[in-house]
Amino acid sequence: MSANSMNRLVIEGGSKLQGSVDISGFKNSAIAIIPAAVLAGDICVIDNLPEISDVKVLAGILTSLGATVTEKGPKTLEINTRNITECSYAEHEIAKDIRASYYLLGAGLGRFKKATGVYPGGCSIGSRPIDQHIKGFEAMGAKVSIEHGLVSVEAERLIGAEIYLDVVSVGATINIMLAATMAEGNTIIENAAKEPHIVDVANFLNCMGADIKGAGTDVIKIKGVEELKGCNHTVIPDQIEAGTYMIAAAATNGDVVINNVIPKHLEAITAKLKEMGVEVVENGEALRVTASKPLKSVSVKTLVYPGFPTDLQQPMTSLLTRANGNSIVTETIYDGRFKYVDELKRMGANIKVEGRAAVIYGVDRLSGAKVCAGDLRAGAALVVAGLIADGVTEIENIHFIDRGYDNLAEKLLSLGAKIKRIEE
Ligand SMILES: CC(=O)N[C@H]1[C@@H](OP(=O)(O)OP(=O)(O)OC[C@H]2O[C@@H](n3ccc(=O)[nH]c3=O)[C@H](O)[C@@H]2O)O[C@H](CO)[C@@H](O)[C@@H]1O
Ligand SMILES: C=C(OP(=O)(O)O)C(=O)O
Repeated sequence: MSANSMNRLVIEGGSKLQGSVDISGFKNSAIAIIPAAVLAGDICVIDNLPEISDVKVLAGILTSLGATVTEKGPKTLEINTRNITECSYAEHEIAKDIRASYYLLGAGLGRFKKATGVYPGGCSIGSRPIDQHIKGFEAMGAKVSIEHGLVSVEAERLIGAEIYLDVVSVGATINIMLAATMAEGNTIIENAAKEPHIVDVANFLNCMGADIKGAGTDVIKIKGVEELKGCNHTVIPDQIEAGTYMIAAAATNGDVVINNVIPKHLEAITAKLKEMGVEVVENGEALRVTASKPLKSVSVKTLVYPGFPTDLQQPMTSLLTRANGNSIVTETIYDGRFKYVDELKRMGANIKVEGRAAVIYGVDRLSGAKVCAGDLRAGAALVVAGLIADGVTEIENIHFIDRGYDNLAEKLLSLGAKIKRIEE
């Protein structure tokens, strides 16, 4: 996969999505589990990994640290971290392009009691401080310094602590959990994030021999252990990829069976789609999404899990351009996640952004245009808009989409979309 900003998706809108699609492994889980494998100092086999560039970047960083990363299949990696002797990835500029590189700080701190890396990047969706990660590491006795874009953490002794997070942070919860797994004594994370991937990462760590209880609730208790061992783990299905296909199905008046999902993780989006008049029927590990009636406008507020996920706010806004009447989307997690709205407006959307809220006035149609993805889910929003627009939409900067959507063009093509990927 290339980060060439000239690569683009070309979509001719107007096709109803029909058929079935298989959801891949969860990006946000996979990219925490790969760094977590450093803690094992052993062989881990991770299955159901999504084919996305974030996974490739992390596998590359682990390799350069001395791990042997072997492809055992298109979605399976065997990661041997026995030969890693230190967790320093300061020269890896590419680690700045993704968020999850910072999990190497927690994992390195746990196993080697030190780590150094570049300040994390990820989607440009507002301010994304790491003060809660630092607060957690420091409470366990680590010294943390941030200078010239490098973050260093080091502890003579890493000692379990009681940590109350000031904000519910997915990243801080996971990073503290990683470090605490091999700290002396007990750690308690209060006001912890409860997202599905927190549970997946905790299950992976427990499978390596960690002692973590309470993941998925807002109090996580970790009893430090002296060593961990390798294990096999299958990544859970991607809640956000599944939600994106649900939205795309609804937007195109489609009828799509979305396979390999955990319906419980999708309750917030299912409820919102039903409120809009979309039929969503659960059948074991599949959801059938059928839209045959005019869509009603709704209010959506992004919240921490189990609320409506911020990562679906952008594609949801594209869907709401088709609803009858005025919808309101309130973004409570990030302070800059409406930048993509200008691109939707270029396609004929009528949206007014006021601070953390956007009012979406439903329009009869969108028109295809040349647009540019500014981040991962902005890209997804433009894809949804392109699917329903009259004429041709050309989306540039699709390396952002490649960060988190496994074979998006192929999957949409198999559902009847007129989409092609152009590589230059
Ligand atoms: C790789 C990954 O898993 N990314 C996800 C993760 O991002 P990420 O882990 O970065 O998001 P957080 O849950 O940490 O951030 C939530 C909020 O807390 C704030 N905050 C966070 C940490 C901190 O130390 N201080 C602080 O103030 C952030 O600015 C943000 O406003 O969860 C987000 C919220 O579900 C998702 O949008 C991202 O897709
Ligand atoms: C914000 C996201 O990702 P990241 O935290 O990896 O930038 C996302 O997946 O929508």
